[in-house]
Amino acid sequence: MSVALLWVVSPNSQLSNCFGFADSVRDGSRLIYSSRSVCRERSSMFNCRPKKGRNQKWNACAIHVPEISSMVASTADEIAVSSEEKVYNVVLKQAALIKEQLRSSPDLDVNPDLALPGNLGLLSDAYDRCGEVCAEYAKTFYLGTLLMTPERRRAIWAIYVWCRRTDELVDGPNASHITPTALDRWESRLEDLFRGRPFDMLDAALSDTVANYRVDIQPFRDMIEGMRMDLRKSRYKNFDELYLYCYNVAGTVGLMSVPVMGIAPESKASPVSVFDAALALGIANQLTNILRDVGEDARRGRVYLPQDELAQAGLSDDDIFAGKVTDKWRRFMKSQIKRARMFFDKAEKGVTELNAASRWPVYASLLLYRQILDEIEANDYNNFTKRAYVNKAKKIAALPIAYARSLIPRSKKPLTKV
Ligand SMILES: CC(C)=CCC/C(C)=C/CC/C(C)=C/CC/C(C)=C/COP(=O)(O)OP(=O)(O)O
Repeated sequence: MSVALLWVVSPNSQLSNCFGFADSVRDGSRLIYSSRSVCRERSSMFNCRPKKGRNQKWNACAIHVPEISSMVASTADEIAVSSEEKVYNVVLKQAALIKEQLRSSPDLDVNPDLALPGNLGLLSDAYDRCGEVCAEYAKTFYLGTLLMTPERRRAIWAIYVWCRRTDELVDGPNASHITPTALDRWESRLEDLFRGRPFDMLDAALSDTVANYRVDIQPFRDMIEGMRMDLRKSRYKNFDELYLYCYNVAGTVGLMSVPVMGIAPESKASPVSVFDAALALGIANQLTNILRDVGEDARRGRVYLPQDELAQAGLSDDDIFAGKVTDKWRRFMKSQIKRARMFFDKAEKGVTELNAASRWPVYASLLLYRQILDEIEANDYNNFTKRAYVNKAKKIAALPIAYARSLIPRSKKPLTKV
């Protein structure tokens, strides 16, 4: 667990002060959300029961954290905060960088001074190579990036390639040899490239990108932390733990991408809410990935489903290894799919706040990935032996829909200001 991700707060402190949750406060071991919509949304995403306030209907609700005893930190008056809050702090930091940039140079989102003329040829080759890798592994997304400005497009490729390489460390052909030390080395390479000392040409492309855009290093570190999590654990006690994993391996991609994709100059939404939507897309994608791959993961001895929710549904790892679709399983899957869809819905609201040219690839990937959930339903929830996939015809059909939606002006009701 990276140190930077472990924050502790005094149990009675107002979270609105330390985390910027305009509408949430902590009371002892419970999170209290005082906003009606936030309360409803978060309580179902986090699968916890809202409790009515003493006097008002929805004015205050308590989110009960059953594993609170495991969250108690070293001293009696301090408790570790939930994953959602830890992640939210990264969102706040990244949003603050963007706000600062908007204040200092509202019309300029790239710093052109940093390109060194002598290195331009090499850099351009490095970016081209990133483009080739992106085209090979993420065709649809690559096509979408072609709509972006050349600077943004190549920066997105550089980020994509770094994420892919990071993922390959634990999922690629050499994964069985990977050790925590190798991940530590990968992290020090990351620190170096952020300091302008790239190790190879692909790192050089990212080094240039992070010099040009206000991309914070923390999501990159957190992604490496996600790989460490994969090395050390194969079970997730509850959604709080799973949420942190999903943030590390996928939500981080959303946070890294927004500074490059850019927020529309006419957007009225706060940068925090746009980053929050980007985070939601990463989480939604990863939850979908997990639900699609239940059987495949089980064959590798892994269960990425919250253990407490499985138990509440009367299920256990044994049922997953047995791979039988029962009514209990269907009910359980329905609730998991519902939660994933809520994250997609939240993400969708943020897409229209992005720069116009960045919307289409994001919409396309959102629609395509969300359809995997429909396919799991169409397979009668058999994600043990059937891989849910979106066929070519549906993929092609999604592209113009995504394109049309990306042209629709922002909704009159902007994302919540935080
Ligand atoms: C919504 C707003 C405001 C911005 C968008 C911000 C972005 C680009 C978010 C995207 C996040 C993202 C792409 C996360 C990766 C998630 C994921 C599970 C990828 C799966 O990758 P693979 O493992 O290669 O997938 P397959 O197994 O399906 O091939």
